Amino acid sequence: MSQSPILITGGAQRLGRHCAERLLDDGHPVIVTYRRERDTLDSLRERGAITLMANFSSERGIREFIARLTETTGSLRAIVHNASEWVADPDVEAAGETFERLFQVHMQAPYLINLHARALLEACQEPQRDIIHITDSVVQRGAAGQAAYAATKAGLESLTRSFAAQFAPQIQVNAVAPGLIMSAELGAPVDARRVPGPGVIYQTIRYLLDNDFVTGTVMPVDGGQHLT
Ligand SMILES: NC(=O)C1=CN([C@@H]2O[C@H](COP(=O)(O)OP(=O)(O)OC[C@H]3O[C@@H](n4cnc5c(N)ncnc54)[C@H](OP(=O)(O)O)[C@@H]3O)[C@@H](O)[C@H]2O)C=CC1
Ligand SMILES: Nc1nc2c(c(=O)[nH]1)N=C([C@H](O)[C@@H](O)CO)CN2
Repeated sequence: MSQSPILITGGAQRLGRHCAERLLDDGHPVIVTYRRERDTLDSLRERGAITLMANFSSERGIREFIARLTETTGSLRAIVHNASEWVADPDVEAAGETFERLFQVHMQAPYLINLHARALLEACQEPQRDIIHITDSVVQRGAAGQAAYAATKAGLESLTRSFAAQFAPQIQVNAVAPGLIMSAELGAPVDARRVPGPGVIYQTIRYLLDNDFVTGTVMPVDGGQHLT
């Protein structure tokens, strides 16, 4: 039986790229989305990954991606909603536009893609189908100065529970809530002992993809940071 692909949004760099590479290592067909062309995409393509351009900053962009996706595949094994923008709250004049942009990528895109791609997941002939939302452990405590980011990630966490109830039993829907995993590319150096790297996120995604009795959960992968 041929395998259905796993879609990872924002898969051209960092956590998304790492997970795409590991899924390819594990023999899964992979589709990744990107906004701008770069060399890392060529290496994924050389391994057989399908790359689809997608800009989730507007509903039109999300719908254009959904059209490209449905032209590309007739089924999906899983969707990993990884695409995200991490930005501090700007000055009050720019706050509305920032909130809207983060709402689009963290909530509107997963919402519309899940609704439209439900049929692709249900067309998968494999025994299990999954949606995985990548949220953030900061949702539990809020984030001074990053209220728009934390709030829209909280919305994604809520969508996890709603879609888990709505799509059961054919499709499992779970969230992974990372703590500090990789420092921002231009960020200050951090203590390497407390920044584990993307492997811990792939381990969690692997667990969810391999377990047919887990849905509606939010799994913190943060070394206990959510307890502080
Ligand atoms: N890094 C960390 O320590 C932590 C990460 N997380 C979460 O884990 C996930 C991966 O993190 P990380 O790898 O650092 O993420 P990045 O900041 O590297 O962003 C991932 C991708 O999201 C894509 N993206 C951003 N905005 C849009 C948009 N409007 N439309 C389409 N694509 C978009 C980008 O695509 P492109 O580059 O092609 O423009 C980018 O490659 C994210 O959801 C993040 O919030 C949570 C906590 C900690
Ligand atoms: N889309 C992103 N989200 C997040 C990032 C990132 O780099 N991109 N990074 C974090 C870290 O925890 C941050 O606090 C230090 O890099 C959170 N979310």
